[in-house]
Amino acid sequence: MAQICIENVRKDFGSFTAVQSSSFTIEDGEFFMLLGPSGCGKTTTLRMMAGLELPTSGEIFIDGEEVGMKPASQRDIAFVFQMFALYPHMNVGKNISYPLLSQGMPKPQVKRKVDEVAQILGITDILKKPVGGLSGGDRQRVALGRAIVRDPKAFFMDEPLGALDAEFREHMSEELRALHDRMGATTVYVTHDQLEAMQMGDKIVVMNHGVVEQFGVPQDIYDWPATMFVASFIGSPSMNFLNFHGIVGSGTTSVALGESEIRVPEQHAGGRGDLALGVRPEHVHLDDASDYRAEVVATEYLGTTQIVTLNTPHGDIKARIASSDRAVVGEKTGLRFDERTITVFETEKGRALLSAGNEGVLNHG
Ligand SMILES: Nc1ncnc2c1ncn2[C@@H]1O[C@H](COP(=O)(O)OP(=O)(O)OP(=O)(O)O)[C@@H](O)[C@H]1O
Repeated sequence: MAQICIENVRKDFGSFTAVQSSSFTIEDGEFFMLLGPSGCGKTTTLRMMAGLELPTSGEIFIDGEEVGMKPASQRDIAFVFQMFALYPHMNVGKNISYPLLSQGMPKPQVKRKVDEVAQILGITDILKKPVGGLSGGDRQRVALGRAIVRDPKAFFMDEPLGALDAEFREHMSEELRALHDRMGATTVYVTHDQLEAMQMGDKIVVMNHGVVEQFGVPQDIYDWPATMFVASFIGSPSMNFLNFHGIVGSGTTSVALGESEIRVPEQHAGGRGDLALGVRPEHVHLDDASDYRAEVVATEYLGTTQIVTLNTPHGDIKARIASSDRAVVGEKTGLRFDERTITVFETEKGRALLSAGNEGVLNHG
């Protein structure tokens, strides 16, 4: 088990900066997600933690020891790659035992370890099988077995489920999470899939263009995004932005959108210029008592809920409402927003203004 601490870590490839001054801490035993779009620097960050890439500057601590310049072999971690590379000429048991045998562990001890790991993963009955004919899930289990068998301090996984189809992916992600909960080993997991990150992670780091945009527990990130990028990247449909030009004073509890006053959490930092009210689709309600008017332009039936696209004077937004609620394309309606859940953003910087709602979350890091 291990605590991993990243301090001001940067990685340049020639003149290109892949990771800029990243800082965050992964606590002992956490399932930690590195999340972001393709090319944002998450794999590079993971590879630096693992010792497969040296940071250009900054420090990496594993259990308090600075390891930034140490090679992977001296960091006591296990890396599970995207396309689980197994030794094709060895059977399942040999694939799992290989790391121990190559360390010189005596054979009876190796057998005990392999049996134990096979039992944890539910693959005892395939230990003698060649890896060639295995299903994707079993290959994944064997790859995990090979990582687990060494009892490393931490597991690093780079999109381990990326090659699996959607249904199977969900099954494996549940299995991985359950395995983590049984073993309690620190796990760092790279994904571009926000849903996967929200479902599996104890904590998430959201990266974009080599920059850590936010890190924290999934619900804090979902409810109180630090930036418009995070607000858009997390959640489906993503957070709505009602764009307006104006002034938001410190201490204010409402914002003028045209003729309407929209209540917001008490603002603790003023802002002016191009601003946006960020509101999640499930916090938008069709309510004729409201004087903030919109037109229904589309509805999408999703079973218990429906997604309603609304044209407002401040841009198109989406509401998630019950399927049984009335929404008719072409009709006008009033809109009400859950005031306690709104974030005001400065559009140019793309950053959230501090408020009574988000201050606790955004001030911690
Ligand atoms: N060895 C390298 N030399 C030059 N550029 C690199 C190298 N490795 C990564 N990069 C660049 O650094 C940026 C970040 O890459 P990285 O693989 O960390 O992104 P990522 O977020 O993991 O994306 P993906 O999911 O597509 O792998 C990319 O623009 C990539 O092209």
